[in-house]
Amino acid sequence: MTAMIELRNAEKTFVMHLQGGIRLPVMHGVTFDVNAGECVVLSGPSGAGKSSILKMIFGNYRCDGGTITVRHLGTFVDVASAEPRQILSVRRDTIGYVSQFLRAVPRVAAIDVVAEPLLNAGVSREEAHARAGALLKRLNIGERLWQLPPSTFSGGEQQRVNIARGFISDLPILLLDEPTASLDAANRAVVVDLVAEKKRADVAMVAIVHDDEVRHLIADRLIDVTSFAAAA
Ligand SMILES: Nc1ncnc2c1ncn2[C@@H]1O[C@H](COP(=O)(O)OP(=O)(O)OP(=O)(O)O)[C@@H](O)[C@H]1O
Repeated sequence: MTAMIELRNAEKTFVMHLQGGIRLPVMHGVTFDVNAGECVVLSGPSGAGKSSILKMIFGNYRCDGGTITVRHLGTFVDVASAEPRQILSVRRDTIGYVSQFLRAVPRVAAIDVVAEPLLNAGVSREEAHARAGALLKRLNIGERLWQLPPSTFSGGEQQRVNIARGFISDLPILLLDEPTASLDAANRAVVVDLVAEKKRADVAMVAIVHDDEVRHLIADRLIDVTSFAAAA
């Protein structure tokens, strides 16, 4: 395997336990690769299953069939069948996930929220804070906000703190779930630059982006997920 992520016939059916066990087949035959240094963008209409595919790769949603193999610390792990302990290890050292919303812990300063992934990876406090500050500055979060908890920030400010937290780590795989959704043009351009830098650092990315212009700028390949739709 040369790819960083290899999906083979992954499938997902939701079972609605509170509705008498109704089965909702969402997709099957999900098959594609993501190589180091490329950004694959998932496309398709609302409800087609884009977010579900990201969540399957991140191990949030269990697959009902197929394999999702990721390169993890020199070995291969099938996240479709991995134990929770292994999934946590993959998240610590291999896969980062940038969602649209920040899950801010109350009373933790923005700079610490952003620096945390580096501190967890063993980077010194001084370096982690320096890198966090530099990223916040690039994303136009003024220094006066750095020591404040982001729970009181505007939606767009919170999203930028979240982006900084997601992009700060040196993980080899990054999943981006609408990272530019509520950003203005200047900050969208910063995110486009950050994605380009990750490509140069050989990071493999899978993204969902609704903005046509951003999609065009970051996508090396588009995958239309409607081809994986399961017959209802
Ligand atoms: N946890 C869940 N339980 C039940 N059904 C779910 C769950 N998550 C997703 N689905 C269903 O799976 C389908 C695909 O949803 P998904 O969020 O992956 O689509 P999407 O392409 O990302 O849509 P959007 O562009 O609107 O975000 C939808 O019909 C949705 O209702």
